[in-house]
Amino acid sequence: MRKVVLVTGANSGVGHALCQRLLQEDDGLHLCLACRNPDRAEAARAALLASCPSAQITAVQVDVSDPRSVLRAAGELRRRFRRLDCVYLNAGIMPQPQLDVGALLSGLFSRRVVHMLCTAEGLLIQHDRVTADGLQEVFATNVFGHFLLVRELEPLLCDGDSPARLIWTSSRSAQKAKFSLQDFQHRSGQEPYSSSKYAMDLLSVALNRKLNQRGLYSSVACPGTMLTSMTYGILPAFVWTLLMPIIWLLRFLVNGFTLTPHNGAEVLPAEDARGAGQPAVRCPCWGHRLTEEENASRLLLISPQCVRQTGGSAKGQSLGVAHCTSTMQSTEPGGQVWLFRQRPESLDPLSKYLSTATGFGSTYVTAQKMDLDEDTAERFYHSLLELDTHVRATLQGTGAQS
Ligand SMILES: NC(=O)C1=CN([C@@H]2O[C@H](COP(=O)(O)OP(=O)(O)OC[C@H]3O[C@@H](n4cnc5c(N)ncnc54)[C@H](OP(=O)(O)O)[C@@H]3O)[C@@H](O)[C@H]2O)C=CC1
Ligand SMILES: CC(C)CCC[C@@H](C)[C@H]1CC[C@H]2C3=C(CC[C@]12C)[C@@]1(C)CCC(=O)C[C@@H]1CC3
Repeated sequence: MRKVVLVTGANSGVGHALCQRLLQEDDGLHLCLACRNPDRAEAARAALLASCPSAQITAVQVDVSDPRSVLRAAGELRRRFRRLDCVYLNAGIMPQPQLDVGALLSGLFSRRVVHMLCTAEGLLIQHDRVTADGLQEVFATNVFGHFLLVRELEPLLCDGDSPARLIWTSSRSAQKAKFSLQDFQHRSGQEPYSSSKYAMDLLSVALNRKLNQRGLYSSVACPGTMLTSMTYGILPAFVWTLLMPIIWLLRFLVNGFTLTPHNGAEVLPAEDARGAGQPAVRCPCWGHRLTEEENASRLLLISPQCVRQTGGSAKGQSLGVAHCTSTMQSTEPGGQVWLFRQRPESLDPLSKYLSTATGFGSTYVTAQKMDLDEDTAERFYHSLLELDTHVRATLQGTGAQS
């Protein structure tokens, strides 16, 4: 039987690149594109079919910011499919981003430059709005709509013969300090995007605790900074073009500039008959394969070449190697696809997996422990359940639930 993979936000950016890569890997998949705009979904379907005519590609209309639409789409999916093998929770927004140029310029000459350019910490605010259902739009789109979708699709995902997967497109911007359990929709702050991505990380951890025993596994992927309509909302395309030579140089310091959706999707595609195996460990700076000896000292995941580059300060503290953290683990670049290939049981539910670019632009995957605790994840999950009950009751009251 064909495997069925559902991707939200599949019509553009990293979602679309992911679909292309999945079909290159396995044209026997049934790919279902979950998009809010039917015309864009059809255009994406046509483009994917043009490059892979034998593929089976369908579309379902869903606006993940609108609970009614999510419930309707889930109902349609339950009628169409008996099982889903993998769901990519990828659709996302960053509305009206505003770049703090002053903070960028001063940050460029500070010790936190690498961290700043990887995470955008202190650089961006957004202007969120309230949806017709009284939800904060960023939270409703990036988190809650996907939470509802997963709950509605549980019968197709759990208790099958083989494990099913959820893969969240999170971000290096996910920030604990921007998230509050008391204000998980981020009504009062100006960084709803970072808050929503942190909420996503918490949710993935909680879902693993709840659903692993029923054969559903959740993982968090970070594609890195890519040029998509989201980043063109921060700076116009021509400015990105002008900045490109600087970014190419910066890539020797900052491993998060994956730049293209194709590179960003490195981490996303999942599972492989070949199984997980032991990943080859690569140097985070240069991407070269570490020797057995270097690999053996995992705690100091940095090669002598990098130690030389940074004058011997190999602990990842100095400017040049702040991206070489001890938690990093990597695999074959050009191994095409990663998360989808791993046996879900072999992944660490408390780590996120990052598409990472070397100074020379090749991509590979690294793992990073998430900055969270399971108790907070559990409490957040319960808050979401309460909101779920409230939203469904409201919809029933208005006669809108299907
Ligand atoms: N670009 C980057 O540097 C990074 C992006 N990400 C994440 O990657 C994901 C994809 O973003 P990216 O590819 O960059 O940007 P795009 O804007 O190209 O893609 C976003 C996708 O989400 C869809 N979408 C937005 N809102 C909704 C909604 N309410 N209902 C259904 N679909 C919706 C869009 O559909 P439509 O075409 O109809 O608008 C589009 O298909 C996001 O979750 C983003 O946070 C993470 C790290 C870095
Ligand atoms: C390269 C520099 C001289 C100029 C670029 C400055 C900023 C526009 C970028 C620096 C860090 C980037 C970043 C993102 C967007 C663009 C930057 C702010 C993201 C917020 C994009 C979406 C994400 O999910 C995370 C990214 C973190 C880094």
